[in-house]
Amino acid sequence: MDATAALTTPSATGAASADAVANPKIVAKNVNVHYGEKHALKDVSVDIAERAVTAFIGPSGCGKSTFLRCINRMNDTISICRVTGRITIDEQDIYDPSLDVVQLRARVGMVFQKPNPFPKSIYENVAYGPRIHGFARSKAELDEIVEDSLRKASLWNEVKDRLDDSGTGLSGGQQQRLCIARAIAVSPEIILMDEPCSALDPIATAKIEELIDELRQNFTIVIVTHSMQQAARVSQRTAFFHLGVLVEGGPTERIFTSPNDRRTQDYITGRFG
Ligand SMILES: Nc1ncnc2c1ncn2[C@@H]1O[C@H](COP(=O)(O)OP(=O)(O)OP(=O)(O)O)[C@@H](O)[C@H]1O
Repeated sequence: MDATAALTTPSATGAASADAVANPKIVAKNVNVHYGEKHALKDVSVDIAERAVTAFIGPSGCGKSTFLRCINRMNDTISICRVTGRITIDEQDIYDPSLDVVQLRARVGMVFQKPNPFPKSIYENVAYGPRIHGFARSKAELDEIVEDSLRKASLWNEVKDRLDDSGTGLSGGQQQRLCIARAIAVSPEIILMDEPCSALDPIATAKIEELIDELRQNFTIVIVTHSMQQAARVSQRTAFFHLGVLVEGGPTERIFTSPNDRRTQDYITGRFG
């Protein structure tokens, strides 16, 4: 798959319409989200490429996190939230009433702004998901999943001698990598990251960015970020949101060097946001 293929093109209405992407992992069509009376996301259509990093950027309150949460149905947990439209993963409608949401959330992992390890040991943080999903038939298999997940999250070498220590005793950056290991442990296909570095210092941020770059070999990653520099560093594709509308999306390099829409231009040049 060409990870830099165009994501969206602007239409006459000012909202964007999705360009087809060869073998997209996620396809959203005319997604609208209301929180009570508030129309937070307006007719968002987009294809998200497999095994690439897609960044969602835009000013505060434009709907980036709302759209991210649509992809694993986290918005279901907000009683006043209503989602319409269609989102498919591998052509399967994830809002189909027969779909098992627990299974969906195993396929679509999530990493949040603030590292949120369980108040349990490092080992247990990673072992919990595979255990409840019945992924391991023995302690040895579970040990293997834990080690493999910690290695993929670039944390193994730092914690292998203290797996029984509490996860909450790690540094912020290590905690965030532990949360990434926890997400990886249930073999997701997609990892959603909602501003995963906003609570971290520049060194811990650089480590997570490096990790994201490695993870894209095996996972489809969608990241919400306030940092345009971060979007430029880690993503192959970028989507720009403004006032609930997906204004424009495409290869990251093009979005940052020659955006099609004036609003994108104004945002990336710092005129608002
Ligand atoms: N649980 C909620 N209840 C009511 N309104 C909400 C809720 N979550 C988000 N909103 C509203 O929906 C709109 C989009 O919010 P969202 O958090 O998706 O934006 P965002 O682009 O991720 O913002 P930020 O960059 O500040 O995190 C905002 O107007 C926000 O106030």
